[in-house]
Amino acid sequence: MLEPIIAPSILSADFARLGEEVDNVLAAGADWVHFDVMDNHYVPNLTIGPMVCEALRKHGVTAPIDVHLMIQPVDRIIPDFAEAGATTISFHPEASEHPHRTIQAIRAAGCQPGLVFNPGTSLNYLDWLLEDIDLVLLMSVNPGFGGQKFIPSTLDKLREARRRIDASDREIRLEVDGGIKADNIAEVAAAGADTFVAGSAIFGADDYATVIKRMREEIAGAGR
Ligand SMILES: O=C(CO)[C@H](O)[C@H](O)COP(=O)(O)O
Ligand SMILES: [Fe+2]
Repeated sequence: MLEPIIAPSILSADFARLGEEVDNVLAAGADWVHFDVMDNHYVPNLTIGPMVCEALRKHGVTAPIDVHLMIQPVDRIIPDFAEAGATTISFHPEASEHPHRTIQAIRAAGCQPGLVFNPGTSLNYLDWLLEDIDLVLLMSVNPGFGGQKFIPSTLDKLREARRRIDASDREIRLEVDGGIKADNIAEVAAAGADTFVAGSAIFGADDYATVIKRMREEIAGAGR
């Protein structure tokens, strides 16, 4: 099992103070910055694009930026995110006409490709794509908004994704996104996740370091 990664979703940060918020959450012990891109087309919300990613890099952020694309079409924005400093770029396979081509485009741009699965999307896309990606991201809420409740069927899906990843000899992260809190992160870790996105649970807290520390303790105690 890979070392756990905590990736706060900046969707719940104070956008008016974004650079400072990202600095604070990284100083509080976060590993990655989870960057939610929404287009008011694939999902019913509109957020941020490559210019904001570039602004964070210019501000001095050196931590990995984990770009979660909730957009359709996918391909034409990939070079822009790569140039803006994205580290991983994950997309929803049903939003792409040719998921294999999209994965190749992400890799060619110098980023690590990931596939994202909505609660209602089958893992069958992994049948022929797992060996080409670095990240499997399971949504534990329907995409579009922060602050939603964790959908419990994700636990079985995580176990299935873990089984598939373990059958591969490549290093592939298993990330979970949506409704993750200190109170449920242990069962999510026990089901096989190694990378944990949390937005409202971290940015909604008074003290980011205390929540992140508690999350790490819960993961460590989960008997992974
Ligand atoms: O992709 C997302 C929503 O589509 C966000 O990453 C996710 O919702 C995180 O927020 P929270 O932890 O508050 O659920
Ligand atoms: Fe996300």
